[in-house]
Amino acid sequence: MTKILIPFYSAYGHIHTMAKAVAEGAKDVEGVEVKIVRIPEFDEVQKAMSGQDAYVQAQDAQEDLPVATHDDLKWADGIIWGIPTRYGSMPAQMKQYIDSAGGLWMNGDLEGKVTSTFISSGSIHGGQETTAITTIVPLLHFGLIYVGLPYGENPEQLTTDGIGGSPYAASTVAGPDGSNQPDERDLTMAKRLGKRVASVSKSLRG
Ligand SMILES: Cc1cc2nc3c(=O)[nH]c(=O)nc-3n(C[C@H](O)[C@H](O)[C@H](O)COP(=O)(O)O)c2cc1C
Repeated sequence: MTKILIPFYSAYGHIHTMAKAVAEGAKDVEGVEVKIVRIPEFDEVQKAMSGQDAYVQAQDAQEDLPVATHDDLKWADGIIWGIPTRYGSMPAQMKQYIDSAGGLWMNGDLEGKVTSTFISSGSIHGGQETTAITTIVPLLHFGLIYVGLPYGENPEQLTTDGIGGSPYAASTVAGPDGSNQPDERDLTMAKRLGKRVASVSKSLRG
């Protein structure tokens, strides 16, 4: 079996929804096993947000998912990271997980595995692309092989509509107040990303 891991952090659920679409696409490839894992919330953020219904509902919806471990990263042949934008780059919750995996970096445990990202931001120009691009930097330090989202397979990107999708990552626009849900086109591109990473992982695994 080719093993695909989807570690995600999601405060309000948009990235969680995208994670399910990515998983669906990966499962379209024969002989692929998919595991979705969540990056845990910081206690202080949980406390600060506990009065927000949208946040509480989104957290409740993911509480049964397993928490991401370092063994999950070792287990996977392909890793697709789900990341909501924070000030144009990844959230500290995700960075903490990545930083805490320094032992895997030292051992070269992730070298040669396949990787990609899917992103969410509040606004169209709020940093979707910078979040994907800046995340590529630590992923390359691990020796991961980054797979993008090419125009040829994703013509939906060629639009002036306020949706996600770029050559760097699948993505979605949550809206300034978080009230948008991922557009059908965002979910379609997320599925294709999952399928692409799974196919490349399977080929490289041999
Ligand atoms: C502290 C903080 C910083 C944020 N920074 C940005 C930003 O730089 N650009 C942007 O477009 N959205 C920003 N947002 C909005 C989030 O990206 C948005 O809530 C998220 O993509 C929704 O995904 P989720 O529902 O999976 O959490 C920020 C939100 C928070 C809480």
